[in-house]
Formats: sequence, C-alpha cells, structure tokens
Amino acid sequence: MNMPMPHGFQPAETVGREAFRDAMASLGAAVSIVTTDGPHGRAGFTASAVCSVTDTPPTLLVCLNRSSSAFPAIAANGVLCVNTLTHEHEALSAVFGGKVPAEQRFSAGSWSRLVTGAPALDDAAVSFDCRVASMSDVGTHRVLFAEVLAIRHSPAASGLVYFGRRYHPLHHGA
Ligand SMILES: NC(=O)C1=CN([C@@H]2O[C@H](COP(=O)(O)OP(=O)(O)OC[C@H]3O[C@@H](n4cnc5c(N)ncnc54)[C@H](O)[C@@H]3O)[C@@H](O)[C@H]2O)C=CC1
Ligand SMILES: Cc1cc2nc3c(=O)[nH]c(=O)nc-3n(C[C@H](O)[C@H](O)[C@H](O)COP(=O)(O)O)c2cc1C
Repeated sequence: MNMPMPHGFQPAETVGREAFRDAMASLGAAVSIVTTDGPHGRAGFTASAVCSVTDTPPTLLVCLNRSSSAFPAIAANGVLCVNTLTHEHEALSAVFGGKVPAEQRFSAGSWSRLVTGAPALDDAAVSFDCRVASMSDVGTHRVLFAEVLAIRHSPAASGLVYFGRRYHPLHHGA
C-alpha cells in the first residue's frame, strides 16, 4: 500500500551529500578545536562533531575527516585535547577550520599542556585532555572514542554555537 509522504520527507535512498549537509545546518552545535602533539607532530582542527558517550569511563567521541591535515598526527599520537570555544574565539575557529596553513595555526591563541601533552587552549570554556581508547572508520571519517584523563574549565565562560552555517554567541542567563 502506498502511504502518502509527510511534507518534507525524503526516502533514504534519495538523500545525497548536499541534502544531508543542508539538513545538518539546522542542528546547532558547540564548536571545539581538537589538538594533538607527540612523536608524530602537533596538529589541530575545528570540530563540531563532538559528543559525550558515557561518564564511566568518561568518554567523548570526535569525528575526523581522514583527508584532514590533522588526521595522521591525531591517529598516530593517540592523544587529543578537545578545547570548547567561547564567543571570543570565532576568529580562532576559522584559523583551525582551514583558513590558515596547518603549521601556522598555533601562533594564534595561548596554549599550555595538561596531562597528555596535546595543546590546551588557555581561555577555552573547557578543555578535555584525552587518550584515544578506540576508533572506527565510517565513510570519509574516523570516529575517535577518547577517554578523558584531565579537565580544565571556566564555568563562567560564554559559549559558541555553529548553526545555519554561521556562529552564534551564547551567554549565561541569556
Ligand atoms: N563533520 C564534519 O566533518 C564537518 C565539516 N565541516 C566543514 O566545514 C566547512 C564549512 O561547513 P558549513 O559552512 O557548515 O557548510 P556545509 O554545507 O559544508 O555543512 C553543513 C553541515 O553539514 C555537516 N557536514 C559538513 N560537512 C560534513 C562532512 N564532510 N561530513 C559530515 N557532516 C558534514 C555539518 O554538520 C555542517 O555544519 C565545510 O568544508 C565542511 O565540510 C563543517 C562542519 C562539520
Ligand atoms: C564550524 C566547523 C566545524 C567543523 N567540524 C568538523 C568536524 O567535526 N570534523 C571534521 O573532520 N572537520 C570539521 N571541520 C572541518 C575542519 O576544521 C577542516 O577540514 C580542517 O581544519 C581544514 O582542513 P585542513 O586542516 O586539511 O586544511 C569543521 C569546520 C568548521 C568551520
């Protein structure tokens, strides 16, 4: 029996990359800079595909395009730091989102180290210093399951949300 299609519904087999991206542009997401350092070099990229998985053990997931300049170093070092940005970091997000060559990115921002040696952004809303516990490839991306070894946060900091292909500031109580 042919059921009528609800307005706006598209069967899965007709959803292409552009339709998926257009749909994803309707999801607001926190913006982070994910970094690494170690024997395989220092690297970082801007990420919105970051999610809490479980608190036992404390684990985040990060989805990283395998064609990204940061991929070889993050995969091989096995450590990363997720630095969640505030409304003051819009320009820094662009730097790590591809606007600046990889080797010049860390001259923007002030960085220190927590436990793993991956760069932690000093004025981030929160930094999660992690070791990569496991990973899995899905399509173009690698899904990194990252166990959190240390946290540094500024509870009063603002937030930065990426929604509708642009940045939006978030403030406490607003
Ligand atoms: N998960 C990812 O790999 C993301 C990549 N980007 C990249 O940043 C640039 C600018 O992005 P927008 O201005 O938001 O326009 P856009 O049209 O490329 O992306 C719209 C939305 O689709 C999703 N998306 C984009 N590329 C994706 C990918 N390769 N795999 C899975 N999801 C993806 C994201 O949620 C993004 O906010 C593009 O080059 C885009 O590929 C942006 C956000 C997430
Ligand atoms: C707001 C924003 C969110 C992004 N989120 C992700 C993400 O979650 N995963 C990813 O692989 N790339 C993401 N990107 C794209 C990478 O930041 C970008 O590909 C990379 O820094 C530039 O590529 P390059 O390092 O190879 O020059 C995002 C870009 C922007 C601007």
